[in-house]
Parts: sequence; C-alpha cells; structure tokens
Amino acid sequence: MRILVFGGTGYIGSHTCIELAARGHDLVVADNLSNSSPRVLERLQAIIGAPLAFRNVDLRDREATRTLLAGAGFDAVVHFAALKAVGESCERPLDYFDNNITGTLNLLQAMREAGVARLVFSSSATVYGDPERVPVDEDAPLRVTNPYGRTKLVMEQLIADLCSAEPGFQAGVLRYFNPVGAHGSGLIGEDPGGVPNNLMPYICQVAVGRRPALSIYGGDWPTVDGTGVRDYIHVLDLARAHADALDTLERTGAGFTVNLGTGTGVSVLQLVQAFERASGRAVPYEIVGRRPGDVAEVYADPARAQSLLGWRATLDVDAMCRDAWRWQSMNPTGYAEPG
Ligand SMILES: NC(=O)c1ccc[n+]([C@@H]2O[C@H](COP(=O)([O-])OP(=O)(O)OC[C@H]3O[C@@H](n4cnc5c(N)ncnc54)[C@H](O)[C@@H]3O)[C@@H](O)[C@H]2O)c1
Ligand SMILES: O=c1ccn([C@@H]2O[C@H](COP(=O)(O)OP(=O)(O)O[C@H]3O[C@H](CO)[C@@H](O)[C@H](O)[C@H]3O)[C@@H](O)[C@H]2O)c(=O)[nH]1
Repeated sequence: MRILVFGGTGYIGSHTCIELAARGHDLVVADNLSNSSPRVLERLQAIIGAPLAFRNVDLRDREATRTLLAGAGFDAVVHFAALKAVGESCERPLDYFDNNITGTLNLLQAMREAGVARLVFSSSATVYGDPERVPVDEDAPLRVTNPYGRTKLVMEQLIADLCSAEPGFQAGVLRYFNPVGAHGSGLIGEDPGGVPNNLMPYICQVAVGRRPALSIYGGDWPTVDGTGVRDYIHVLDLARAHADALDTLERTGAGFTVNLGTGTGVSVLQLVQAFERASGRAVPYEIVGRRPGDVAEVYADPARAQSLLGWRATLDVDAMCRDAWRWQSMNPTGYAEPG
C-alpha cells in the first residue's frame, strides 16, 4: 500500500514507519516538526536502509493538506499528528481544539476529496477517564477529564459519524495505553522537550544524570504498593499493531475501535525496579503528593485487538526498560547535540 504517515517523525509515528517499511509499504511522512526533530528522518533512513519521502505540512493549513493528498495515490492515512500534553491542554485548550480537531477535520476533508477511504487513528486510554473497573474494555463508558482527552473523544466521534455517513470510508481507531521503550538500534526513541510529564522518560533522565531524582506522585493509592498502576506497552508492539490494523481494514473492509495494551498493570515502583535491573543504574526517588487528575489504576482488556487484528503485545517490562535505556544512554540529550 502507499501510505501517508501524518505525525511520522514523532515518537510513535517514527517507530511505526519502520514496521510499515519492513512490510513493503511505500511511505510518505508528513509532519510540521512542532514536537519532533528533522534528525529523526536521517535515523529512520539509516534503519530502513532506503530514502524516505518527507513533507513539512501543518495539518491546520487546509490548502497545504489538500495539496499533499490530491492526486498522490494514497491507499491509506495513519494519523498520529496531535498535541498531547495534558497539563498544557488545560492551560491552552483552544490551541488543542485547533490543532487536534480542526487539523483532523482538514485531513478528513482532504482524504474525501482525494478519494482516500482508509484511516488508522491514534486515540488514547484517556477517553476512559477514571474507569469504574479494570481491566477496561472498549465498551466501558467514555468520559474525559481534560481538554486533551476531549479532543481525542471528539475526534473519535467525528470519525464514527463520517464512517456511518459514508460506508466506503473505513477507520481503525487505536486506543493506546502507556507507550514506552524504543527501537533496538538505539537510534530513535522518545525525546520530550522540557521537563518530561510522563514516567518513563523521567526515569531515563534521572538514570542518565540529567535530573537528580524522580518524584513519585502518591504512595497511598489503593494499589499493590500504594503507587499508581498503568499498562505500559512497548512502542514496537504498538508499531506492529498499526500495520496489522491496515491489513485488517484491507482484508475485512470494516472499521473497528480497539485497546492496545498488554493487559497487565505495573506500578510506578515496579517500573523503577525493573529499570534499575535493566540499566544497572540507581534511580533515586521520593514519594510526594498525588498529581491532580491522576487515577489509581488503569489497564487494558486487549482481547478485542487479538480477535479482530490477530495482535497481542509480546514484549515485557524488562524489554521496555532495556530498550528505553539503550536509547537514552546512546543519546543522553535526545536528538539535540550535547552541550
Ligand atoms: N505517547 C503517549 O503516551 C500517547 C498515548 C496515547 C495516545 N497518544 C497519541 O498518539 C499520537 C502520537 O503520539 P506521540 O507520543 O508519538 O507524540 P509526538 O508528539 O512524538 O508525535 C506527534 C507528531 O505530530 C506532529 N504534529 C503535531 N501537530 C501537528 C500539526 N498540526 N501538523 C503536522 N504535524 C503535527 C508533531 O510534530 C509530532 O512529530 C498522538 O496523536 C497522541 O495523542 C500518545
Ligand atoms: O514524574 C512522574 C510521572 C508520572 N508518575 C506516575 O506514573 C504513572 C504514569 O504517569 P504518566 O506516564 O504521566 O502516564 P498517565 O498519567 O497514565 O498518562 C498517559 O497515558 C494516558 C493514557 O494513555 C494518556 O491519556 C496521557 O496523555 C498520557 O500522558 C502515574 O501513576 C503517575 O502518577 C510519577 O509518579 N512521577
């Protein structure tokens, strides 16, 4: 298939490009580089062993998005491009609505005009808010707790309405749990700007000496050891799911919404210990107050992804930590030049 990967220089998009290229697809990567480095492209080309077409396009630019798709012969679009920081979305909700929702509308319109009828969309477990029970399956009530989550829910709904109105249009909606880890080459990985919001990149930066200690947000949650429990999933497993989702859309002609998680909950302390084992480095931490908006325990029921896509996660927490550490130790300052 000829595939447009929007947001393809980002963390999950870049790993997915490798999987799609390995399966013989012809790729065009588009991104406005608002949260990724152009260096990703060089690294991707080194891993793939072939040139990779890149277009610097902002999804908010409707004309540029139309031009990108028009007559380009794409069979499908994989749509990663979004702003994703929960705290920032509370401070700047309009930017999130504009970037994520308007951007997605522009993309859907451009797809329609260009006759591209297959979409794989990055959604998030954030659409479940604070779930009533775990594991969470796809029929659990949807309720969001912040503007970022709202954009994901609205985008899912817009896509569902379009699929109902136009039976030829098919979408695979993928609800990711907590993506971590990196490609085994150590050449690409997660490189958040500023202070990391998420646990694994924070642990990596402590282990590599960029930050003194991890703050653990709460030691009194009703969980196995009092710290928050999440479903961490290796980004390589996640990448594979996108290729499987495209194959499933092509094979069945029917859209779907699936959770992508391992089905296993891991606490903050368990992740810290696994990381220390994998890296041989100490990760000093202190337990501080709870972070506003956090919940005790969220992990997936991944059964639907297995039955519909034939996909299940195969890489465990030790592999996630080993690969995250390889990336961080080979690139202590991420994609930026050290110094
Ligand atoms: N990483 C997570 O924890 C997580 C969890 C659930 C869902 N998701 C979703 O998965 C997708 C990918 O996440 P990621 O972790 O790779 O994030 P990322 O920020 O690394 O990648 C997103 C990419 O999209 C690009 N982009 C953003 N707005 C754009 C625009 N208007 N036009 C063109 N490009 C634009 C950014 O420059 C970046 O390269 C996002 O939609 C995110 O919301 C991520
Ligand atoms: O410095 C830190 C960072 C996180 N945590 C804890 O670690 C766990 C995981 O936190 P984080 O990595 O921030 O993930 P989530 O809070 O689960 O949120 C992520 O996963 C959600 C579900 O996919 C998405 O909606 C969010 O956008 C994404 O940030 C939670 O218990 C946090 O309290 C700490 O203790 N210290």
